[in-house]
Amino acid sequence: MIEMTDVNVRFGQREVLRGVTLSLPERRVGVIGANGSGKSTFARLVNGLALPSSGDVTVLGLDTRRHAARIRRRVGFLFSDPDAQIVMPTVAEDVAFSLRRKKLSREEVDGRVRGVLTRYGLAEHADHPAHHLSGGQKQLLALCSVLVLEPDILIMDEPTTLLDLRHSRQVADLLRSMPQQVVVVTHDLALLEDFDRVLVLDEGRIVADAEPEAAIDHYRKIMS
Ligand SMILES: Nc1ncnc2c1ncn2[C@@H]1O[C@H](COP(=O)(O)OP(=O)(O)OP(=O)(O)O)[C@@H](O)[C@H]1O
Repeated sequence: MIEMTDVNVRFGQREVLRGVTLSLPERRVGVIGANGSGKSTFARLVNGLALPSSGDVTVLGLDTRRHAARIRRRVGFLFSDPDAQIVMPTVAEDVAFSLRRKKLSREEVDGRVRGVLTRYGLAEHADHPAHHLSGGQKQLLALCSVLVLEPDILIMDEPTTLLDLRHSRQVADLLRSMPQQVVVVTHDLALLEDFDRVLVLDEGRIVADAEPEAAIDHYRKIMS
């Protein structure tokens, strides 16, 4: 469960989020809005990467101001720029790096890494340099590195921007089948069509909060 109470976020003089109050118990939540409307900031609030200037954010019963480290262990975050997430030379090493704090044997780490790379079609690249992957493959690698940790909540910031149709569908299928709660920031409106709830941000305010069709209609109106 994600809860925000009267949340404002300011960067200097600029109010980036204003008066956000909501509870998000739904499993699949989409966040849409114009460029600069505050979507990424909203996503970053959920795992304590951004903190409210005023108001409170509670995730899994923990206040993000006081428990950011505990929350980050349970809330996976997929950044929009996969290069920002690649830290090790090879694909397999990069995924294994995510597991460094788990007390797992070498065999367990190898098994988990192999499993997730196979599931997302990267097994044949396991020993290749991560920076040689295509943009879309890097996005899948970043996803593998987050999912291998089996987070309770997954936050994704524009997860399909670099993906071709087949891989976009693969991500959509994953979001449908995974048991965890997911919050997805996206401009890919098709991805959200069977989501449980969609929030529309406009200049830092939530201006629509509804099922996908109604929320997307509202978004189209404010963008026209
Ligand atoms: N750390 C920061 N310092 C200063 N300003 C920031 C910071 N992070 C975000 N902003 C500003 O806050 C506003 C909202 O940014 P945010 O990235 O949340 O928007 P967004 O809706 O995700 O945009 P996009 O669709 O373009 O990715 C932007 O004007 C941005 O410049």
